[in-house]
Amino acid sequence: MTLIASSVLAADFGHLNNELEKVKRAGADLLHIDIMDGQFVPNITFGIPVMEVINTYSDLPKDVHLMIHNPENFIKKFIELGADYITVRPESTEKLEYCLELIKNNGAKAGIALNPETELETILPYMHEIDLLLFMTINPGFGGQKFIHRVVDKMAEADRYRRKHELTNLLFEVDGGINEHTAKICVENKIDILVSGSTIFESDNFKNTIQTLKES
Ligand SMILES: O=C(CO)[C@H](O)[C@H](O)COP(=O)(O)O
Repeated sequence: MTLIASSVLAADFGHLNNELEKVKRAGADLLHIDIMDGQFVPNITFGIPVMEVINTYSDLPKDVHLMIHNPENFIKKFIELGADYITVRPESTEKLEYCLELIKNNGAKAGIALNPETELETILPYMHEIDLLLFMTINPGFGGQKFIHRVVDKMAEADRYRRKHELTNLLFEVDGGINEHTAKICVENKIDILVSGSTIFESDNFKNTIQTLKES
């Protein structure tokens, strides 16, 4: 079954605890939490104090994408604050291997994110070490952008690799421009987790929207 990760970035921050409660009741499986530093990506989102609030108000599994330079400096802190998954970008650190070990040794699941332009080849040496591969289908920074279709070929290529090497526990996740049409394309290409921000949080009925995405 496809899992849905609600992207907190699209929530109404004036009523964050209420929004977190609503997505949980509506059937979201995880919270997707984007930490951006304004350097590594052209936006600043939020950091430790907001992560504390999210951890206080929601017991949904937390899937944290660190879009910051040198994520190794903050991995332990985000795990202490409830992160179940931590995803890092190969371009953000010279210590990728160390980051993955740090995540796993501190009890979380380790992910790598691929920008739309980043080739799968670049991370193949790590495929056996990770729990999650995140395909960005937008240029990261902002919600509400259009799904970049050419990433679909990369999903198919990664799925061939996953099957060939019997990486049965490795999950594939997609983030950016997910709606009922693009969700279907991703699920056909063996994506396990769909991240959705604006489609859920801008809808009138979170439950119906999440259900529709799950049934894609
Ligand atoms: O990583 C992200 C932005 O960089 C977000 O997770 C993305 O905003 C999801 O939002 P939407 O579903 O509106 O595209």
